Amino acid sequence: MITHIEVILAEVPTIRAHRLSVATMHTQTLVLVRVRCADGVDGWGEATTIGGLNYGEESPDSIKANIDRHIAPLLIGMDARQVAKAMAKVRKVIQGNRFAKCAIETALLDAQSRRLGVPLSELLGGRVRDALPVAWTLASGDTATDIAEAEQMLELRRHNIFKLKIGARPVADDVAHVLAIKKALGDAVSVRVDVNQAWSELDAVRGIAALEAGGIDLIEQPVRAEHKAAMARLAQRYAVALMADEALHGPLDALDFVRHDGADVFAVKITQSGGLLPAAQVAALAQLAGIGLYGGTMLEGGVGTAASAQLFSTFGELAFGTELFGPLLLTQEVLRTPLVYQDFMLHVPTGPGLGVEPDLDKLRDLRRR
Ligand SMILES: O=C(O)C[C@H]1C=CC(=O)O1
Ligand SMILES: [Mn+2]
Repeated sequence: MITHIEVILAEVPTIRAHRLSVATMHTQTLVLVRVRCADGVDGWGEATTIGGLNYGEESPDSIKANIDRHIAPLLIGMDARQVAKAMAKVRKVIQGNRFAKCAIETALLDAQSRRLGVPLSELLGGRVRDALPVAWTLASGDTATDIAEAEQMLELRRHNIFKLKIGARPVADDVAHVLAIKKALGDAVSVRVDVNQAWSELDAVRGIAALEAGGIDLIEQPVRAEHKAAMARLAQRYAVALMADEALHGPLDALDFVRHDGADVFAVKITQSGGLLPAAQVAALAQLAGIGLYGGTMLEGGVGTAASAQLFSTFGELAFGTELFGPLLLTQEVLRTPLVYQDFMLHVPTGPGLGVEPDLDKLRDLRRR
């Protein structure tokens, strides 16, 4: 039986300013959910977002308030082993709130897979890979700093895929910044960009042509999420891969993209999709339609990153790798044993459930009061 649901907000400074077109991050607010059950098993989930309300329509504060006040009371007293039944109740009664739903579903699945003694991936169809390629985001705002950071990552053998955050400056300035980095890093390294919706369709026509000619591998969400027709026109016009991110809020959006040939690649995010199982449906639609897959992040800490890794390990096709570097952007580790990043890959935890243990003492110190 589900007895308690607790939401913890933990403020963790980032290792450097992380500049997106919609926000500059100096700290990340981790949103962690702990579900406690009468049989003594605990489950953990994460609903971390980016930039308060700058990026999405749920904030850390709204997620906590809505779980405490509206979602937890629906679940307390229910059978913790019947995860699908519990989530069906939440999905029927609660509108929206995809991040909150994701954290609750993750925690219930974590607890249930611990009970069964298997990694969470095995409840999601089973893993087909034990390690995932991991991109790093260069977002210091300065070209020389970004090049030095990338060279350090290559040297450490931690990342050889780099995503650059652009869109805040004029298109020509951003293009010059990206192509300078591409030129410095060379052909063995994959360089991609994320515009975070900042461009008009006309900006995008100019920007994408220049980036494609300069050897950039992937262009993420160049135009506003609502402008799906523009995104489809751009995807059909250019050979370089165009990826949907903010426009993808779960299986129904994925279906719409499939129907309209609206993107070449999907950034699958468990929170944006509304949970692990809806995210699996997004991936299934992509694979059926021949759309490429990329494992996305909302810069979660170790819990959400492990949950995402458990799901992405089940994807047969993962042509563009992942960006599950969230814990590496933070100055504090919230797991008792950190995730393993080695030889350009994140190793998918092998223990039961998520395969990670939150450090309760650390969380007590970092917790927002
Ligand atoms: O993709 C986004 O829009 C959000 C996020 C993921 C990596 C990163 O640096 O920012
Ligand atoms: Mn993005």
